Amino acid sequence: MSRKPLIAGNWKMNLNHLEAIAVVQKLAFALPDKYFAHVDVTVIPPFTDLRSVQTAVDGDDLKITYGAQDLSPHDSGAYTGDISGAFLAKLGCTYVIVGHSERRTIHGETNEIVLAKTKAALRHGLTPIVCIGEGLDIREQGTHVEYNVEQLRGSLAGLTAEELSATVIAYEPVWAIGTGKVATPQDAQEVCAAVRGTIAELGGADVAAGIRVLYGGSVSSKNVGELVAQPDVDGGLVGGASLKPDEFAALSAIAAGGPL
Ligand SMILES: O=C[C@H](O)COP(=O)(O)O
Repeated sequence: MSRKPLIAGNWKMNLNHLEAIAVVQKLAFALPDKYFAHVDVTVIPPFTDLRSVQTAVDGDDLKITYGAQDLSPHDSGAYTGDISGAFLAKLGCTYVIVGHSERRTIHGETNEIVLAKTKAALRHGLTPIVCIGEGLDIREQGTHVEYNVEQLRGSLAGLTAEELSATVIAYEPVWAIGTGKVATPQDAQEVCAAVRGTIAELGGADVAAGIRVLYGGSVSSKNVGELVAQPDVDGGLVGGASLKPDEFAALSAIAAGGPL
């Protein structure tokens, strides 16, 4: 089965809503519509930008989609500061990131919380981008494959085959995030293949063949070509490079297969 690559730009806590509009417009200008037959491109801004991004995308009928960086495991109620998946769906979000290593580390999110958020996303028709990844200590011990498989199993426990097929998985080695130290294509392939193998065990061969597995960690226009050329790497979760529209457009075009 051929899987269309997905390039997701996680802006993290960068760009206010006015800057967001400018970045989306520049990105759309730099990445003509014809590329979207070959790659899905999404931006994942802070919550406060989403309404402005929606207006920019709808107003100009852009092919870029957008999503959020987190959501509540609950649908509504007394959860001060949290954002419901229902609100994100109403704003036209396609994706929501769950379990990013910055949330697992800084906010203490466990696999159980990540699973609850994944279920919340699915309840509201959002595509969860479920993140896993090992720290440098695990990589140096050489137990990174087992570590990632366990994190994946914990983050997806009990999901049906149908639910699994509606998710995206992102492998992001923590030591490669924001450091400029990109994993080698072989490193990325090793874990992404193990992810697909685990999905096959959880949901069957067809689900595994269709699910998109992304690599994240210092992805740029210089390395994305080699990464997406790996058989089990279906795109990138991009941080820093997604803040520069020309660079993000260039790497998305490479993921689409090159200049059209
Ligand atoms: O979600 C994105 C990642 O954490 C990667 O960030 P980076 O591309 O700045 O290394």
